[in-house]
Amino acid sequence: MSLEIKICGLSTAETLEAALGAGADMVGMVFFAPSPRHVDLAVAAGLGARARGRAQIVALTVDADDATLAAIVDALRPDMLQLHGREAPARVAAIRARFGLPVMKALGIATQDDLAALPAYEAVADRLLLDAKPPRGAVLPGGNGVAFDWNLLAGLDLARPYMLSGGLDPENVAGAVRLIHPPGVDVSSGVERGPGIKDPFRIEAFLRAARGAAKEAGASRPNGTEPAGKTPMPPSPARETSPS
Ligand SMILES: O=C(O)c1ccccc1NCC(=O)[C@H](O)[C@H](O)COP(=O)(O)O
Repeated sequence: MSLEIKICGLSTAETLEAALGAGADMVGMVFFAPSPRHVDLAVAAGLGARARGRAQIVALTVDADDATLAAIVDALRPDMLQLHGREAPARVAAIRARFGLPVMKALGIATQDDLAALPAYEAVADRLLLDAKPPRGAVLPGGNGVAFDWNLLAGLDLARPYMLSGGLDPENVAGAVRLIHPPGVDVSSGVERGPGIKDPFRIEAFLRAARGAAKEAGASRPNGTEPAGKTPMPPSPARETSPS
């Protein structure tokens, strides 16, 4: 089975190279000042130049306004925007149209009821990132290293690809891949040795474990069958206006 792997919250050249060298499909940079993973525009531009063409570059924002998004897009030139706040479906659609970039919407999952929000977001986002909800009182809406019950996603049939996220690490990712065959997995704190400090060895171990499990799952899957979420993505729209 094919599996897309995203390493999120990269903020140094060394750890970015570890992710790229170990074959990450997507590398994420966080633009959220309260986060220990936050990168400023100058750092982001340097990391983006290093990553371009080697993996998809994802800019993660939280309820950002258009001016903030425009500055990030100009500096980083991302391949995708990850919206990790409380953006409503209409706002997701507006951002996608305005910036002409694919959008991945993060949604917090704790119970079966949370899956009810998925159709409205599937209609406007290119991808979904299904993450744990932040613990009560958490400062960050994501990157908290907590997992949700993956069984909630078993048999999930979405029109868009999704990434499983929340509390994954090199030790548990293979189990998650074997259990629900997600189209993608995403990790941040599980490959760190301290808040915001990525560990190159854990990044490599995560990619190895995830790829190994995906290979095994592919071998046990009947020919021609694919996990949920493999419907081709719609083309990204051309920019509506030139963002300023
Ligand atoms: O990682 C952050 O600091 C962050 C800050 C604000 C919003 C979202 C954030 N991270 C989102 C991610 O995509 C994480 O990779 C995802 O939540 C999983 O995190 P973890 O449980 O630490 O692997």
